[in-house]
Amino acid sequence: MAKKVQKVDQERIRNAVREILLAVGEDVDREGLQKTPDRVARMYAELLSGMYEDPNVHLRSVFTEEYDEIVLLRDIPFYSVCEHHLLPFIGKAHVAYLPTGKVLGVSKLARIVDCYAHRLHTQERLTGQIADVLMRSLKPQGVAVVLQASHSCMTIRGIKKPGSLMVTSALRGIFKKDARSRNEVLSLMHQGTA
Ligand SMILES: Nc1nc2c(ncn2[C@@H]2O[C@H](COP(=O)(O)OP(=O)(O)OP(=O)(O)O)[C@@H](O)[C@H]2O)c(=O)[nH]1
Ligand SMILES: [Zn+2]
Repeated sequence: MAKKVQKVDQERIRNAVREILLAVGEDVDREGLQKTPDRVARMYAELLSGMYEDPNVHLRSVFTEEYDEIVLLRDIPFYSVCEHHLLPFIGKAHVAYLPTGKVLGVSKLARIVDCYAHRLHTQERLTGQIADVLMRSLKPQGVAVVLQASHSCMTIRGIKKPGSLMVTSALRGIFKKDARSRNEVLSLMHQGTA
């Protein structure tokens, strides 16, 4: 059976945005706002595009490689959308694994980050999802994922703490069990960062 194609319902978002504009006392017909509901609908379709993307598509570029040391892609810029406030959290991801005879095309690590990040999220869940999909598909000796991000819901509103960074890690396999491997991967991740 063909997989049901789903996508963001832009018509619904347009209607909701019109309601928000009316609720804040705006004139929805003034020139600057006429296209705003449509812009916001397209924006959400873009920010949440990962909801309708299959991460497995990015896990097919696997090569046999007799390399059994850490592979790390560091400083991958990402944004996601906080599910509590619908505001972005923006930062960097560091993704590492210890292969067992198979390596993944390195760009795919960044594609996996984007695929999961472009959804409604908490940073903890996002971190874990990236680690788990790599463990499941590549079956490496271990995976380590660290995300550091600034949450707009904490910088421009609420507690208002610009400059604060949330740091989360997900360690799997050898990086969870073995302190030496863990220290090695974490120190590679932090090299060059302030
Ligand atoms: N753990 C975690 N918390 C998050 C994340 N994104 C946003 N939050 C927090 O979610 C919480 C929601 O708390 P609530 O008390 O329900 O909402 P609120 O009244 O808007 O809270 P304030 O942000 O403190 O004003 C806040 O503490 C946010 O900082 C995330 O990725 N992980
Ligand atoms: Zn938030």
